[in-house]
This record gives sequence, structure tokens and C-alpha cells, in this order.
Amino acid sequence: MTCKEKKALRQAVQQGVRQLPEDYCKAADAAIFEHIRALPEYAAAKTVFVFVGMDWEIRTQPLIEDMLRAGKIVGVPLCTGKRTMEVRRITGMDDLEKGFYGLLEPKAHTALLRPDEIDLGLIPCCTCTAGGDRLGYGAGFYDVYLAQSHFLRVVLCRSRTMSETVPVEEHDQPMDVVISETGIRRTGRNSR
Ligand SMILES: Nc1nc2c(c(=O)[nH]1)N(C=O)[C@@H](CNc1ccc(C(=O)N[C@@H](CCC(=O)O)C(=O)O)cc1)CN2
Ligand SMILES: Nc1ncnc2c1ncn2[C@@H]1O[C@H](COP(=O)(O)OP(=O)(O)OP(=O)(O)O)[C@@H](O)[C@H]1O
Repeated sequence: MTCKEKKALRQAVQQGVRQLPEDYCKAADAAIFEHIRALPEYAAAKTVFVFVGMDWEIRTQPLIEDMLRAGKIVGVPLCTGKRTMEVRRITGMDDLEKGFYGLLEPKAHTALLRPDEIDLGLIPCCTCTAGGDRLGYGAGFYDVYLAQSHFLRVVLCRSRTMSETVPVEEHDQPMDVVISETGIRRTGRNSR
């Protein structure tokens, strides 16, 4: 039942996303970027795990370039199988190539980062709530990966794609911090 509800919500959100005005997305992404930089845990983080935003997602490329310039260790997801992904270290944007589903993914030579080496994760979503319940794209990559990790989880979401409620199942991993263009919200959900 919940699975069907998730599918319906995912479709509704994704349709809406394609209609978001470009200037709204640009402004929201820039504001989200500033909120990330203002987060003390981000400033303190030596190693950050971050997705490479696809065109309808939050465009994280400027943030990644900024992190590399600042000397942070940057990890990016590489899909390796059904519901499994690894985090690989990139040292420049040229360590990325088109991979799974047209995503920009780390090239084969890049080094593996273990979950315990990561200080903070910037997590994508299809939609999420202000309380940190997250809905992904239905492939299970993040739920499986996060189930075996202990770093701070910061989900990024433009406010116009957030939801009042999201169906939650046992395996869904809650987020610690929600960042949208309207600000930073700590969910207080995890005492990790
Ligand atoms: N930027 C980014 N990287 C990420 C994720 C993400 O959400 N964003 N992931 C988060 O899990 C993983 C990849 N997950 C994905 C899960 C589903 C689909 C997918 O089903 N896409 C299309 C189908 C494309 C096609 O087959 O042509 C779809 O929605 O129909 C894509 C990526 C790892 N890397
Ligand atoms: N820890 C886990 N172990 C095994 N299967 C899992 C686990 N977490 C999720 N799954 C499976 O993955 C599939 C996708 O789950 P769900 O619909 O909650 O994904 P999502 O939150 O949209 O995706 P993602 O985790 O990639 O962001 C489901 O079939 C679910 O049963």
C-alpha cells in the first residue's frame, strides 16, 4: 500500500518539478548553497559525500567546485548494482563521466571512501517533509547505503517540492537536517 502511495507522490512531484520556473530554481539553489556554507558541521567537515545534481535536481556542481577549492575531500555516488552504490573520491570535475541513467558518476580509477570516513552527507530527494522524512526516486540506493552509515545526513530540497507528509516504511532512513532556500531545519530525529 505504502509503495503505491510513494509511487503516486513521486509522479506528482516529478511532474511539478518540470514546471518550476528556471529563475526560481536558480535562486533557490543559490540560497541552499549559502545555507550549506553557514552550517557549522559543514564548515567542520573534512570529507563530504555529495550527489551531482541532474538538470531537474539541485545543481550541486558549483558547490562541489567550491569544496574542492577549499580542500575538502569530496565523495560522489557510483551505482554498482541493484540498490547498491559506493562513494568514490573525486579530486576534480574531470574525475566524472556519464554513467548510470545519464548521471555524472566517478570514473573507474577513483578511490573508494568508506562510510566511516565521511563526516557529512548532502542527500538528494524527490520530496521530503520539514521533519526529515524523505522520498527518493524509488531505487533504494540511499536507504540501503545510509542504513550502514553514521555521518550527519543533510537533505537538500527546494521548498516548492517539499511535502506536508511522505509515506514512511520501516527501511526509510530519516534525515538529521533539512535545507531548502527558506533555511536550515534540524529534525532532532537522530541521536547518532
Ligand atoms: N544526482 C543524483 N545521483 C544519484 C541519485 C540521485 O537521486 N541523484 N541516486 C539516488 O538514488 C542514485 C541513482 N538513482 C537513480 C534512481 C532511479 C533513476 C531512474 O529511475 N531514472 C529514470 C529512468 C531513466 C531511464 O531509464 O531512462 C526514471 O525516473 O524513470 C535514476 C537514478 C545515485 N546517484
Ligand atoms: N535496507 C534495505 N534493505 C533491503 N531493501 C531495501 C532497503 N531499503 C530499501 N529497500 C528497498 O528498496 C526499494 C526502494 O525503496 P523506497 O521506495 O523507499 O525508495 P526511495 O526512498 O524512493 O529510494 P532511495 O533510497 O534510493 O532514495 C524498496 O523495494 C525497498 O523495499
